[in-house]
Amino acid sequence: MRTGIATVSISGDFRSKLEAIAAAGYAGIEIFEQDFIAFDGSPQDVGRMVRDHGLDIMLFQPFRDFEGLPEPLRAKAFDRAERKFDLMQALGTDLVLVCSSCHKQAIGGIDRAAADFHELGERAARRGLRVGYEALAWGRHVNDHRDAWEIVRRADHPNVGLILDSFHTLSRKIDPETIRRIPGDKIFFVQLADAPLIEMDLLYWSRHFRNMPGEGDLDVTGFMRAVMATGYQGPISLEIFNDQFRQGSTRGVARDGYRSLVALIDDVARAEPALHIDMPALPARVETTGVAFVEFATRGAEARALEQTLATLGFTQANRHRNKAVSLWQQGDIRIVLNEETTGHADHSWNARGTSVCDIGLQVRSAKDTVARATALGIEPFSQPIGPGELDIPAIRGLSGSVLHMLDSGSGLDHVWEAEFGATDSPKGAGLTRIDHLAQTMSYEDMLSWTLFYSTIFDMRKSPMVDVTDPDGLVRSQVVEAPDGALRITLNGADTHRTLAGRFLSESFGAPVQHIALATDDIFSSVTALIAKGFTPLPIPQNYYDDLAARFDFPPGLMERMQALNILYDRDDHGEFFQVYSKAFAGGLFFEIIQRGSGYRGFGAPNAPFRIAAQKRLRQVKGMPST
Ligand SMILES: O=C(O)c1ccc(O)c(O)c1
Ligand SMILES: [Mg+2]
Repeated sequence: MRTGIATVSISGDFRSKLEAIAAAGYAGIEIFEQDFIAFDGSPQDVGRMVRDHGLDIMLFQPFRDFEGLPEPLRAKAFDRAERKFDLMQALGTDLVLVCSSCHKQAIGGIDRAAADFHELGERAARRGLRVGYEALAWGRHVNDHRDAWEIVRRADHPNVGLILDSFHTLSRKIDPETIRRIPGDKIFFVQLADAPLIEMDLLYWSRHFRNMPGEGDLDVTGFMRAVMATGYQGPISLEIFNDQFRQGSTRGVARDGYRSLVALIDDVARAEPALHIDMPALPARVETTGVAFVEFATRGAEARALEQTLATLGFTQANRHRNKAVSLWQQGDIRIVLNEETTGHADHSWNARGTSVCDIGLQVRSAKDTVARATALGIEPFSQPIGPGELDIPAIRGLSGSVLHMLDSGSGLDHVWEAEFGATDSPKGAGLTRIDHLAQTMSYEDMLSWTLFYSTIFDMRKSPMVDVTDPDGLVRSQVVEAPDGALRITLNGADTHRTLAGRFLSESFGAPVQHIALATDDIFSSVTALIAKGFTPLPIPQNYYDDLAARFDFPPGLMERMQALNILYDRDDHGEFFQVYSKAFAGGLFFEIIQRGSGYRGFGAPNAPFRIAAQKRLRQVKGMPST
């Protein structure tokens, strides 16, 4: 399948757009007229430049307000079309997108519009060009692909076809299954866009909030399945109007778009096995069963302090690594690695960020498949030289330079602890059993990229975004998780450095792990045991517990026990949730200990503002800026 992207979808000047589009792997572009007009060079120059980048001009667009006009406007519209045909020939493209008219004087009538398109088809045919008709969701008379198709059908011209755009169909809640009735060879082009479900004016929604397939809430996969079922053989192209993308990283947005298309085509191919879809095979989304380890880059006094923190959290140090300045800390199924190496990735991380999480290990069904799928999605594999007796553990680059390693049991990679550390069984410690979730902090504008990253490689879904209030701003939080909750990652997007998350981010870069949530089956006994080891929970004020008592009915004594240990509480329709926070270390990292009642699906979001306020108070006490 050939893939394309409209030049409006990404930021930058025309040349940098082309470079990014070619580097990401697309076969071609849709030239948006505005981009051409703003460019200082002849149409021949533009055509040459595009082809020099190895790209095709798949489409020129848009040609507006064409059909159904009264004379003399009608004749003028044909004159305009002839000029644009000249331009297309100079550019070297044979297809123009005509979007349904929004003209105040446009007269409705399917046959009138069909007659106009027949004549346009005649004129296009004389020059070897083709015309595609797209129903805009807000078109004056035509705003539904079924009506546009009827006009194309009646225009009855080989050079006139239909253009489908997932946004226009899905935003109006038109059933995409209706596309299956259209002959595939009369569909000349397919544009794809997703969007978050927001109630707003269609035109405004379309021009500002579209995003990449899989990033929003529309059923783009259902739409594409219907398109492919028609026998459509043409290109699929992203047409994304998005304010954030227009100011975002040109290359990053182009890469995300390509990733979204590869994942979408793969989803369609799997959902419609009877169709022959021409694409390189890639392994299915990989199942994950949890966080296998979290690795910190650290050094010297900071390393000793972190060891102290881990000891108060009930961890025990297993042996050191056979070749490296690396130690393993274990408790239950939790493994934390402290890396003090002065070369390689951990060293880079240490130099850039000081003590920080430099590597996340995921337990997956197949490590090899993970790297193969990620590579097909345009993600870089990662490797470092391996020493004697070390396992070659497959790894990928996350976004902004982070690293994720993959362990599986099928190929024995999860024996790394015995092989490289001589580690024996993990102690029970204070009863912390596993990593429940990791929280990554990032700039708000990176959230869609990270959501797409996890949800296209792994069998993980995103849940709706929630707002978390910090006394100094808003943080947006989105969860990506495996269907059974075995792996959960919360992505927290900060807009301003005044929030606690934003401050943490400003002292780092990329999407650092800010907190690690450790599960226990009995939070009261675990926290009591930890306090005996010197753990100090984040203090939670009386007002919180007064409010809790007003909101919930607790069995006698429970609230007092929570308060005594600074445990926070939440409940949903499925179960109860208890959580305790550690104090922050290393510039704002912290641990959380949780007990998740069976079925509770959340993360204690209602408690987040009180946790953040408590953390900020502690910073003030320490004489640091409160934000
Ligand atoms: O917003 C618009 O005007 C517009 C133009 C061309 C398109 O293909 C489209 O989907 C929308
Ligand atoms: Mg469109």
